[in-house]
Amino acid sequence: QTATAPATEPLPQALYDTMVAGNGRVFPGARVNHAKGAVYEGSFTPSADAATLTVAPHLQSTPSTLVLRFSNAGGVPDVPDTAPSSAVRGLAFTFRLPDGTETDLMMINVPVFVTRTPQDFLALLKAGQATKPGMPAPTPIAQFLGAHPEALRFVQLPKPVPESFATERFFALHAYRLTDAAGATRFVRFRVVPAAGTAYRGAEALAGLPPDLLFDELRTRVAMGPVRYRLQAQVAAPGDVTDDPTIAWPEDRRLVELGTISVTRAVPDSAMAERRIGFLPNRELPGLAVSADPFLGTRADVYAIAFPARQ
Ligand code: HEM
Repeated sequence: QTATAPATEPLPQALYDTMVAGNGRVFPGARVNHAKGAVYEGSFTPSADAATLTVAPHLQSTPSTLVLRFSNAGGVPDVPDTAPSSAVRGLAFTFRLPDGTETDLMMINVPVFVTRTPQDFLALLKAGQATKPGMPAPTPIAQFLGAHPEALRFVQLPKPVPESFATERFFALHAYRLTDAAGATRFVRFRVVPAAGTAYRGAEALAGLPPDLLFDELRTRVAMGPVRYRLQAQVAAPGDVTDDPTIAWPEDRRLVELGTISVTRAVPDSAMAERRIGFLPNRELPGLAVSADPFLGTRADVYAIAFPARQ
């Protein structure tokens, strides 16, 4: 690097700035991604099997309270729930034990991520922004997807609109390392499956549906009774990759039931509440550690930039 070359922006700042630029406009107070959301309260009751995998305190016998935020992808806070740009939906939640111990899980409704590394994700964002209508082929985005088959696979995965947030599954994608009482460690990937079963809407059934369909439906459903999900750990077999969220582990891997999530109450002033809360993918506890997946640290650094920027 010569003395006249511009200083390289650190990766987390570059990711945040590029996401802001991609939105085209700023919505004060809103998240730059997953901007449309709603906050709920609930509880988590661990299963007896959870403690066989880890000494992590929220996975022993004591129930935790949960603060959960359901969200749509994208930087537009009023994006219609049926818009393709909102299709990657999020579920993030904080476990809080009676003694104040906390950890978070952040999940999306797709079992893999779009790029292998945060650097590739930045390149994808930039390629998307550099692609303008009417450009001659191959466009920057087509070039990126041509060179990154894992990203093309993600783009082509069906992402149907669910019947309800209560009929959608969510995946934390990255591997975490659990340690049990004997000191043995295992890599797992966390997922949430709906007690009601999964159910989706056909593309032909979306026309004319109201823009807040899924958020309105969830509020009504929770008012009638708790919405439940099962939290599961998919346990890695020897040799499974633990640092690349574009590679799903085979579906025949052991799934351990960790317990039941009950979503019990919509937070009355969700807009105020969601501004004050934020989640992190790397909040370790005894018995719960991050893997070498490079996204975990980089994402935490991006969220540490994003949170104060929207206060
Ligand atoms: C380098 C890759 C990524 C970047 C740069 C990124 C960036 C962001 C940013 C800036 C926000 C808004 C945060 C805030 O204002 O509090 C956000 C929200 C979110 N992200 Fe990511 N993200 C990345 C990868 C992922 C992955 C892999 C997942 C899923 C495992 C994920 C799940 C979420 C969820 C669920 C939210 C909404 C959280 C909430 O409801 O408060 N992100 N992301």
